[in-house]
Amino acid sequence: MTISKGEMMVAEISHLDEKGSGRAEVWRKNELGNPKKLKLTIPMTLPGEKVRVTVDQPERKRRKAMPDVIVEAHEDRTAPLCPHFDKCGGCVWQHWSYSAQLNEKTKHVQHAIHAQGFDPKLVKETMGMGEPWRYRNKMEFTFSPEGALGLHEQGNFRKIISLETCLIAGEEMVEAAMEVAEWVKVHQLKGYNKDLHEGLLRHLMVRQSFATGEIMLAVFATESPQDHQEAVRDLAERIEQKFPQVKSLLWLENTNWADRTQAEKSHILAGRDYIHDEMDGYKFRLWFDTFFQTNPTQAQKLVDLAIGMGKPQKTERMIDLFCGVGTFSLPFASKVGKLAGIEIVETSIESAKRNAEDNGISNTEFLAKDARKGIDQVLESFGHPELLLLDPPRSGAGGKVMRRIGRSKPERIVYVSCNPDTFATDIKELEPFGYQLKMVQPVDLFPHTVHVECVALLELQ
Ligand SMILES: C[S@@+](CC[C@H](N)C(=O)[O-])C[C@H]1O[C@@H](n2cnc3c(N)ncnc32)[C@H](O)[C@@H]1O
Repeated sequence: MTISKGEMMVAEISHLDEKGSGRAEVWRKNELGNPKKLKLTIPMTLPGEKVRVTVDQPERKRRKAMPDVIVEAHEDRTAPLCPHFDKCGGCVWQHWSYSAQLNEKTKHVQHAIHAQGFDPKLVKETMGMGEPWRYRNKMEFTFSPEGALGLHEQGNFRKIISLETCLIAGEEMVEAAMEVAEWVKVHQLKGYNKDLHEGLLRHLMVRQSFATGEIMLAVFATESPQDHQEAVRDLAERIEQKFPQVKSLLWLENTNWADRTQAEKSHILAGRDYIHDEMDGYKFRLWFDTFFQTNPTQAQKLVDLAIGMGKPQKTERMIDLFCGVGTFSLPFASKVGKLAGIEIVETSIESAKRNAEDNGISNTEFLAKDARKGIDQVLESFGHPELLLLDPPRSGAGGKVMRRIGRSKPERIVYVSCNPDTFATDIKELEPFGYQLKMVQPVDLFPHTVHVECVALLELQ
C-alpha cells in the first residue's frame, strides 16, 4: 500500500519504547513500487492496541504520530484523571491501570537483568503505592515567554503548557504555585525566552516536607529583586497571608544560558534559605539545590528494604557510596560501628555532616569526592568494609567504580538503583570478584511514569 500525505491508517502497537510511547511498523510502497517500512512512535497507546493515526510525512522512515482513534483498546486501558494528560510531558502512563503499570515495571527489571545473564526469577513484584497520586514533594515548573506557569509539552521542550493543576504534586504545593501564577498575571511580568535569552521569570521550584509541612518557594529570574521591588513585596505579602507554611521564599538569579534551576545569587524574600524535612525519623535540612528523594512514602520503603537486606551489625564498618545528604547514611549509622559516606557534591556533604550532627550521630565521616577516589581514600583510612551501599545516578556507577567495589571485598552489597539497565551492567562487573545476586525488589517511586527504582542484595560467596 502506498501512503499519501495526511492519509489515515490503522497501526498495531508492538511494544513500548523507553519513554513509554507505543511503537508500530507499517509497510508502504516507495516511488519505485518497492516495499518500505515506516516506523511510528505513537504516544498514549498500549501494547497490542490497534489505533488509527494520520501520517503527515510518509516519505520519512520514522515518524511520531498522534492517535486519532483507539480502534481496539488494551483491556487495562483506563481514563486518565488529569485534564492535562494529553499534552503534559509529566506522566505518560495515566491511561494504563496502576496494577498494569506495576507489572510492566517488574518486566522491565526482569528483562534488564536477564540481558546480562542473571536469573529473572530473582526479581520480586514491584511494590506500588496504596494511593498513587499527590506523591511528589518537589516540582520544578517553567514560565513561558508570555508568563504562563506550567510544565513542558510532551516531546517538545520549547512549549510550556499552562497548568491549572498537577495530580502528582502535593495539593498545597500546587495551590502555592497557582498563587505565584496569579501574581505574575497581576504584575504583567514576562517569562524567559530561551531562544532570545531575554525575559525575567524562568522557573518556579516548590518543595514541601510531607513530614513537617514546611514549604519552600523559589523563583528563578534573570534580574535582581531590587529591580522589581513593588512586585516582589507583593509576592512576599501574598505568600505570608495565604501560606503560613511557606518557611522559605527565595529569589534566585540565574543568567546562565543552560536551562536549569541553578543560581548565581540568592536572595531570601521571607523566612530562611532551607526547610526542615524528616525521613525514617531523622531530621534533614533541605536547601533549594539539595538532592532529596521526591516520593517520601516510597523512599521510606527503600530505606526499610535496604536495612532488611543489608542486615547492618554494630561491629561492622560500612560505606555509603553516592550518599547525597545522608538519606541512607543516618538510618544505617545507628546500626553499624562506623560509616563513611562518599558524594561528589560538596554542599550535599556539608549538609550530610550537619544532618548527622542535628541527629546526634557521631560515628560517621563524609567525604566530598568522586566515588572512585573516595573508595580508595576510605579503604586506606578505615580498612575493608563489611557492608557497602551504593545509590548512583541514572547513568550508573560504571565499570571502574564497580571493580573498585569488588576489590574492596565487602561481604554484602546493597545496590539502590533508579535505572534497571545500568544496574544490570554494573552488577555484571562484580561477578569475577565472587559476588552473587540474591534478590531484586523493584519499588515504584514514580507512578504514571516509566521510571522504576530497585533495591538489590549481592553477597560475596
Ligand atoms: C540517586 S542520588 C542518591 C543520593 C542519596 N543516596 C539519597 O538517597 O538521597 C545519586 C547521588 O550521586 C551523586 N554523584 C553523582 N556522580 C557522582 C560521582 N562521580 N561520585 C560521587 N557521587 C556522585 C549525586 O550528586 C547524587 O547525590
